[in-house]
Amino acid sequence: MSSSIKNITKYFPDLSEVQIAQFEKLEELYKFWNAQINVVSRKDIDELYVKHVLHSLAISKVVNFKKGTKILDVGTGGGFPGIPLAILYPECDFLLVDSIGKKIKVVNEVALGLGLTNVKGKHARAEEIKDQFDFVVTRAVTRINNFIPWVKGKLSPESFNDIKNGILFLKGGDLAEEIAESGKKVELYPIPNYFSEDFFETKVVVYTRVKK
Ligand SMILES: C[S@@+](CC[C@H](N)C(=O)[O-])C[C@H]1O[C@@H](n2cnc3c(N)ncnc32)[C@H](O)[C@@H]1O
Repeated sequence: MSSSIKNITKYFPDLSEVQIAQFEKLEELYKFWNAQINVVSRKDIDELYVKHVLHSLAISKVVNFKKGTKILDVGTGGGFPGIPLAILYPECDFLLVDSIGKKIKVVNEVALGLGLTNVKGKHARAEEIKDQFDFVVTRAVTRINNFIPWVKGKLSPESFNDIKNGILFLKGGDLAEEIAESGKKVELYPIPNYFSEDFFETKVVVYTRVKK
């Protein structure tokens, strides 16, 4: 499978020149930083646009964040899904947290290298964050059941987007047991409905609301 900026522009034809330049520069920045601090597996770095960027952007097919939306990315690692979403939504504010400080160094260097002013990387555990957000996004961090207590109380009760404020998980595999264990009402958005790449065969965006 080829992984290039074309995978992004194919599915997001309305990007501005600035956004296209930022998505193009991502590869150079991640190759540079990944050689020093491993945030993307060596195998995956050549497939950055499909496996990491396009995958992260699947969230935008579930909710098209309106101007001023505040988003928390928990366990962002080197910045996924937060950095690709921050490029797509320059008028939204993103806080990207990870419990490993050197990963946050990569996040902040990549954001600086791209000239993104709507992203802040913070070395913290999710549980320590005190602010409120409209949405929490997360990929490959922990089971739904473990995750929800970390962000309880961090979702603002007032919604102004097309869906109510909540958590968007990027997940793969068979989720039946994990969803049953969480006891939550969830909605599933299969990523192959949006992008035809083979890689997304089993991936979904899981959306759930968390009451106070
Ligand atoms: C497998 S990595 C995924 C990174 C990124 N989301 C991605 O998909 O490339 C999981 C990350 O979650 C972070 N993490 C785990 N528990 C956390 C917590 N309670 N608060 C913040 N970060 C956490 C880890 O440090 C690690 O960087």
